[in-house]
Amino acid sequence: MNLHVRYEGDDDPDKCTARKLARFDLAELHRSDRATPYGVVLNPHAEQALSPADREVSDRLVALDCSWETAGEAMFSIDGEHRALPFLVAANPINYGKPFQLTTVEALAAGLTILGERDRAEQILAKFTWGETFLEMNAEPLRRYADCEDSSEVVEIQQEYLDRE
Ligand SMILES: C[S@@+](CC[C@H](N)C(=O)[O-])C[C@H]1O[C@@H](n2cnc3c(N)ncnc32)[C@H](O)[C@@H]1O
Repeated sequence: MNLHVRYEGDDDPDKCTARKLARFDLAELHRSDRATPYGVVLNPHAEQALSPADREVSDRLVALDCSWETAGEAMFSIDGEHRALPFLVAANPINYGKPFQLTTVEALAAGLTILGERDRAEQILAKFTWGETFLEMNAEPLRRYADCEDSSEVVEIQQEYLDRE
């Protein structure tokens, strides 16, 4: 999967995980919706959950890097096939332990893992001190989601984790 980020630039640039990925040529940043290529868009408001079946949809994985304060539904106006990530917890220091609220690099790494590209997920997370912790904390759900056929199976497994919360 090619990694793309619609970069809004309204968050602290020093802590921005997308900017760091771009510095290492691990993702491409785009400064407008029009400039952002069509692909599978990681959108926490999307109705459909990401699943391994999305490998057939596009070879581009797109995230929107903006502040969580501005990340309302209307902000996700990028053209593409929008998908939500299933239950996973953040390992970054700002939202540590919180479900669903992932940084851009965590979201892209989760997407890559679910889509069968675990090595690439490890490669992008390796740039962050807490990167490996994300994979450790979510090892079981990520493995199970990556084994699913489609989005309805992913949602079924996610429910088990939500019931435990
Ligand atoms: C709101 S931005 C915050 C980025 C933060 N400033 C950083 O430096 O990483 C995180 C992005 O990751 C993706 N993302 C995070 N959690 C997600 C989820 N539960 N489902 C789908 N996408 C998610 C979305 O594209 C979202 O806009």
